[in-house]
Amino acid sequence: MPARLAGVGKRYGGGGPVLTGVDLEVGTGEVVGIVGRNGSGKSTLLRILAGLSRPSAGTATRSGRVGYLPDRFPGASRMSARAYLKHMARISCVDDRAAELLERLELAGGPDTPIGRLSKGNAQKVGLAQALLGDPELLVLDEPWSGLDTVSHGVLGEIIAETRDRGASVVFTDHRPDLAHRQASRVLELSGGSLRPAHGHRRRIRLTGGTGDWAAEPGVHVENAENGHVDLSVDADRSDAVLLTALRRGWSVREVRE
Ligand SMILES: Nc1ncnc2c1ncn2[C@@H]1O[C@H](COP(=O)(O)OP(=O)(O)OP(=O)(O)O)[C@@H](O)[C@H]1O
Repeated sequence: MPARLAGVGKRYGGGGPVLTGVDLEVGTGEVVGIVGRNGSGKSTLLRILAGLSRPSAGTATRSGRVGYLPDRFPGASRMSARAYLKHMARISCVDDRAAELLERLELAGGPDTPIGRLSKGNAQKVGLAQALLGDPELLVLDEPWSGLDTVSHGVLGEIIAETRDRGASVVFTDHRPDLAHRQASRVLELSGGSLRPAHGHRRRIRLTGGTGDWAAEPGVHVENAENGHVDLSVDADRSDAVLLTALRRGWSVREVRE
């Protein structure tokens, strides 16, 4: 098991708890996405998972090499991307694959530009290259898509898939559930200090004029039912089946919204 959190709690100084009793097992070859609102504790959770911060309660264990991309990659360095990655490879005793990674991520300005002069997105690419050095068994990425352009989004998706395919595990955060569901094999939501499975993409369906109870229908939540119409919130991958059932039961479809 590449990483495991058991009953993890965290508070900073005299503040209230940020995490309370978080359990998480990251299996081999798994891609876990963690979503949650600003300040919900995602970065805190990832720092504990990567071994950079100690939990106030519970245990965090991991095996093998860990690659970590922080939420704000330090961008003020006068070192060039090439020199920084060479240095990181040397102190981590791994092959220097900086040139190959930066070429793949298309670092604008080239590998000899001081990191402090790179844009946010390009500095993020240097941080990502640093996390990938040494082919880690566990890749921990804090909001890796933030600041990346659409081409780089695609490259990052490929890198995550390749990491999974070589049997390593990935845990990332993002605040967009749709993106997380596209990229991850499992998506969890951090809310109120603990993790729970996150719902997938949902559609709103408004029906009118039929009969029958929707409450027992799998993947369907009745949001509103009055004046002869019902508003359903439906798992996107169930919406065609629900529409078919509705028509068979004599309902008319008034609206389908993303
Ligand atoms: N080093 C720290 N010292 C004190 N409080 C901290 C520290 N780091 C985070 N916090 C607090 O812990 C809470 C969770 O912060 P965290 O950065 O983990 O959330 P997040 O979900 O990653 O937020 P965002 O989506 O905005 O990046 C916040 O209230 C934050 O102010």
